[in-house]
Amino acid sequence: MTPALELAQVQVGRDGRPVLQDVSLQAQAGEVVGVVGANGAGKTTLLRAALGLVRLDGGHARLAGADVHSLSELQRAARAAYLPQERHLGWNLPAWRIASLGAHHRPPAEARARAFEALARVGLEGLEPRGVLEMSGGERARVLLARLLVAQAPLLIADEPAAGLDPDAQLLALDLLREEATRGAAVVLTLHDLGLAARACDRILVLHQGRVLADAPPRDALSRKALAAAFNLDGELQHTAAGPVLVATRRSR
Ligand SMILES: Nc1ncnc2c1ncn2[C@@H]1O[C@H](COP(=O)(O)OP(=O)(O)OP(=O)(O)O)[C@@H](O)[C@H]1O
Repeated sequence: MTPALELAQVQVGRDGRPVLQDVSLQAQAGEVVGVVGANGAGKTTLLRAALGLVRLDGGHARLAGADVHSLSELQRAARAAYLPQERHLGWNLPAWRIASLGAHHRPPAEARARAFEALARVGLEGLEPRGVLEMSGGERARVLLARLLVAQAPLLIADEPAAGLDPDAQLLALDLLREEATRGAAVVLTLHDLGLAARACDRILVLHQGRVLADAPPRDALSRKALAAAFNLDGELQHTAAGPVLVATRRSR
């Protein structure tokens, strides 16, 4: 089956410095793939490369088999919905209007209905008319998560979908992304919480200084060795009845 996303031997440089080197990644319909790594490892750059938002110095990025750089912005938006890391919103528009932007390609009544439905899924029922600048940071993050869901795209790319959310909402966000995978989407997300990543993902790609250190199911990808090399941590994932938990201390450098 053609993957929803395929990166093949991607190279990206910034200011003459390599930021991604020989990075390959595939995401199929139905899969949740996590991308983890230390600050500056290249996670956001990888997501942006997948969306055609950064120039590649080598390799290929394909959305549903088509080279991303051969697609118009609208064609890309039809293939992939994107939750960027920055939760910046400039205008105090009602939450439902912001969420409905995910379905900009649908008739207005449908986009509005999808927005109300998605806002209910993220726990914001009753807040649909509220201006987004009159919301808490976590509520705004939920509105943007709703905008991602509203798209009903074949590929969802979410940069830190759990950032700014309380513990219950973090688990809710990951459950919702899993529901999207179950309906047939491919989901690619970044997470700093490795316990959450192990819980939420079918496969985890560990980036270290722009290179792929591991690409495997969570238990294998987040081995003691990978935790030490990529995160400078001495520890392991422990598998509890409530899910995987990271138990680790910092290593001396
Ligand atoms: N516009 C830019 N110009 C120059 N360097 C950049 C630019 N954007 C990112 N970088 C550099 O590229 C590297 C990777 O950045 P990226 O944002 O992909 O990391 P990340 O893994 O998402 O980090 P974080 O966990 O901190 O969000 C970093 O060293 C960063 O400083």
